[in-house]
Amino acid sequence: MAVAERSSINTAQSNGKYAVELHDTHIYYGSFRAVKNVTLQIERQRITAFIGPSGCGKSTVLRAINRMNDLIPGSRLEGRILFHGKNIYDPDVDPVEVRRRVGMVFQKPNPFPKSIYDNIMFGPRINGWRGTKAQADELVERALRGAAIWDEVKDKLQQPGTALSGGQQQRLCIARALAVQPEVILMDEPCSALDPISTLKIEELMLELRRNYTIIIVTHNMQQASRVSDYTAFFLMDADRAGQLVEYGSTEQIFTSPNDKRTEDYISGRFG
Ligand SMILES: Nc1ncnc2c1ncn2[C@@H]1O[C@H](COP(=O)(O)OP(=O)(O)OP(=O)(O)O)[C@@H](O)[C@H]1O
Repeated sequence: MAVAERSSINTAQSNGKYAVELHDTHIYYGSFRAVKNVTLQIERQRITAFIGPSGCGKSTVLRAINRMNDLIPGSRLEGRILFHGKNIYDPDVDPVEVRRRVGMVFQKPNPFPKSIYDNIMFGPRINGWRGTKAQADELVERALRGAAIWDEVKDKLQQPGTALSGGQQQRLCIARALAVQPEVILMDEPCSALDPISTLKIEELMLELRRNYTIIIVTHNMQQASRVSDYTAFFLMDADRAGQLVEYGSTEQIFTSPNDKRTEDYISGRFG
């Protein structure tokens, strides 16, 4: 993207192995502590799944990683979330830049009421993109190819994104996220509104995207977590209703030999 960015996040300072690190993170909505004491290192170019019963804070933690919680009045974070070694909650960090570099895909596909083409160009344009029509065409094609939807839409780029099927809309939203060249993609239950075939397509796409991006996915679907993720973080609500991280490890270890009895009970469907 032809945008010169003055950034307080110095890419040169990255800790090679990890894309994002949470340290002693507590997240509040007003006086309610929704998440407590989360320390977690997310490996680069891997898929990490957040699992756990409803209300245990998975989405809250996910949204904290690109400062989306800032948009919720009364929300507040203690602790540090490092991206390239920089705490993204430091006062000199621009949350808009964080959200560009750490993109997000939501539960319900939410294309803008615009053409497919303009859905893709929306992010680059608000980030100050300047280029020729040919360069824009190229950017749109690259993003749509990256989200494995180019062949299905290449002849109808001027049609509304909302006219696509649910699964196609979700891939369009992934393409829209890719258009601003993020490093990390957060996915909050991206398949929960989709049929099994569309779900499989998104899962295949995630495995493709892993080559170039770090993906963090919240999912209620245990099979999905075990199919696509490299690492799994299991969250659970404590007696004070704050969500906490119970166990984190390779997906294989979490699913076959969890260290904590509560993880085992959840994985085997004994609660939640
Ligand atoms: N905008 C908000 N304002 C106030 N409280 C909130 C808000 N969003 C979430 N919470 C509360 O924070 C806690 C964690 O919610 P969160 O949505 O992060 O959990 P979750 O594990 O993602 O749940 P689910 O699996 O049902 O989506 C819950 O008690 C919830 O009620």
